[in-house]
Amino acid sequence: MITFQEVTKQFGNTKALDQATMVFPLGKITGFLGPNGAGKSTSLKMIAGLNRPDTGTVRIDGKHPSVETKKNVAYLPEIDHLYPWMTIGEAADFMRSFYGDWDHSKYEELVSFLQLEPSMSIRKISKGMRAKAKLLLTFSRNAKIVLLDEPLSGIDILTRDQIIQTIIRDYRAGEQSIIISTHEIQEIEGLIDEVIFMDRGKAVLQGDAEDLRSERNMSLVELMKEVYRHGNF
Ligand SMILES: Nc1ncnc2c1ncn2[C@@H]1O[C@H](COP(=O)(O)OP(=O)(O)OP(=O)(O)O)[C@@H](O)[C@H]1O
Repeated sequence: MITFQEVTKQFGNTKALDQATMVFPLGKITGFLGPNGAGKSTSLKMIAGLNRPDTGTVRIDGKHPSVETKKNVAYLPEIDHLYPWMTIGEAADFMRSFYGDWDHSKYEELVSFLQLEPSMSIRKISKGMRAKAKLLLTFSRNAKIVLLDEPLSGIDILTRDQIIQTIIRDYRAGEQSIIISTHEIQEIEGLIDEVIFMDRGKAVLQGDAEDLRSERNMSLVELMKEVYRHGNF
């Protein structure tokens, strides 16, 4: 599992994480929810080994995030990180040279599933296609931990559906962990096993999605509205 124990991270006067304590179980799909600025991206970057806590600890299967743990983590950032001068095929070759878990046959299957072409220039494709290209490069690795930061943000409904199908297509429950950060839960409610609600740098509610639904007798969408409307849980 991935654990955050009283993790604080400050940027200037802003506490992006404020004594955050939470557990992401391994082998499950976790919905990582919260409004803008709640600290979701900062947390995912920590798991990916791209930033460090000021205080507190993050552990991945008991280990500090490091070059070693990075090998098992595929991270899809919220920002557009693809090099615009490359084609999709060139970006894939670039990734392939970096990651030992690159699965080229999976890449070829996903290119066609997502209706992309390796010859497409990243500069020229639409925002939705770029979102799909990011997903393609993330899921062409056989990584044990997959971090998806706002994979559906600003994407039209048909493309959202393709993205969701891609997420679940090759998911290996029990072996692979997927963490999906989002402001909205509606589209992913059906996928997620576990949920963590973030607010102002803290995990304010977490648990098994099914247990939370039955305990509170409401959908996660309704629960999310309650959490952020009243600030009580
Ligand atoms: N590198 C940085 N420099 C300065 N402030 C930062 C930096 N990274 C994050 N922050 C601030 O920390 C807070 C938490 O940001 P973070 O991106 O983790 O939130 P988030 O939940 O992912 O929000 P969003 O849904 O808008 O992406 C925000 O107030 C943000 O402005």
